[in-house]
Amino acid sequence: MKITVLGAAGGIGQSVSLLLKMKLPAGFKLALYDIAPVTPGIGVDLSHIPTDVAVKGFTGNDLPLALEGSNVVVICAGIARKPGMHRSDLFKFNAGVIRDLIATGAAICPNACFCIITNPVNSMVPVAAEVLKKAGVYNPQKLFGVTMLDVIRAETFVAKFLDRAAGTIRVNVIGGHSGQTILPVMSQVGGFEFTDEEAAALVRHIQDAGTEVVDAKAGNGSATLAMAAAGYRFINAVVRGLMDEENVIECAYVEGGSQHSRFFSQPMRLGKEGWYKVLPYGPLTQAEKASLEAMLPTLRDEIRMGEDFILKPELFQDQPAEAGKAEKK
Ligand SMILES: NC(=O)C1=CN([C@@H]2O[C@H](COP(=O)(O)OP(=O)(O)OC[C@H]3O[C@@H](n4cnc5c(N)ncnc54)[C@H](O)[C@@H]3O)[C@@H](O)[C@H]2O)C=CC1
Ligand SMILES: O=C([O-])CC(=O)C(=O)O
Repeated sequence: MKITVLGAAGGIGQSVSLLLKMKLPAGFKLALYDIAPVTPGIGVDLSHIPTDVAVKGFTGNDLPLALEGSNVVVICAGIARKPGMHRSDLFKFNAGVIRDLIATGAAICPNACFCIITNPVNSMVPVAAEVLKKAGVYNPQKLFGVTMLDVIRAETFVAKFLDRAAGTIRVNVIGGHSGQTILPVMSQVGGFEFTDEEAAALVRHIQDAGTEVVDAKAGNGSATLAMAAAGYRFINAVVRGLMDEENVIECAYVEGGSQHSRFFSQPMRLGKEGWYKVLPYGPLTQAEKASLEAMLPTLRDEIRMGEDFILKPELFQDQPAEAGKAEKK
């Protein structure tokens, strides 16, 4: 099996590539691509680690070589937030990156699973879907927005709050990956009933965690290491599904027939052909229902923006590539 990482020279790209080189099963191939000329060197560097995963770095015009025969394409190429920015401020620049990378993916490895980490995820996945559709190769079961970082944050913060061992708590996070569209389903955390105040404080921390890292990194990027850990967990789940392992379940942002919006993050079963069954996330409390209703206009707008970028490109011609609004809570 072959995994390709696009944006492999970046903060997330290098860390997730290291995890993949260390942890993928023997016999796997790992291809790294980035416009940064250092990328072939990153491949050489990783190749000195004693695992039976063959790794090679590509740059420049070699994107098709990196994608050739790929089963899973992980995209973390694009720009990241600085303090004071909203994820949607990355839209125009990153939408162009996703459009071009997915167009090449559609031509070279149309049957691959495409996992999109690049922000704003809520809009980048619809961009990718429309490009794949235009190319006549869109398979919704193989296109994922990676919202796993919200899940691992939720699991970390809740375990700490409950004084449980890290890794013993599962939390589903539904909706999308920005501000109030991130909705951890606290009422379904097994073995504990949170008060409304406790749940609200934990949810706020999870929703604001990306901004917390952006501010702490003080203008030098956003979350990379926790994202790499989350990305590895998700890619590994996709791979285990493709290898026909049973009962592989994770949350991701997909076009899965949700009653709420065209794309929606929810738990799902992964299998030989990508995800094959979205799963219920349990009954919501009144407060959770209200949060879900409140997020939907934003989520739907962000989805529409992604669709429009491909279907109505004239709408975006006069916009600057990067603006500087404050992240909405
Ligand atoms: N889904 C999520 O939960 C998260 C998403 N992100 C997003 O992931 C993205 C990457 O973040 P970082 O790795 O921190 O950024 P970074 O700036 O460290 O790395 C981005 C890499 O993309 C490369 N790149 C840019 N255009 C490219 C193209 N056309 N083809 C190939 N490579 C290209 C750059 O050369 C750079 O090496 C950002 O958009 C960020 O907002 C970050 C954290 C969490
Ligand atoms: O906040 C950001 O810009 C990066 C991100 O998506 C996260 O850390 O959740």
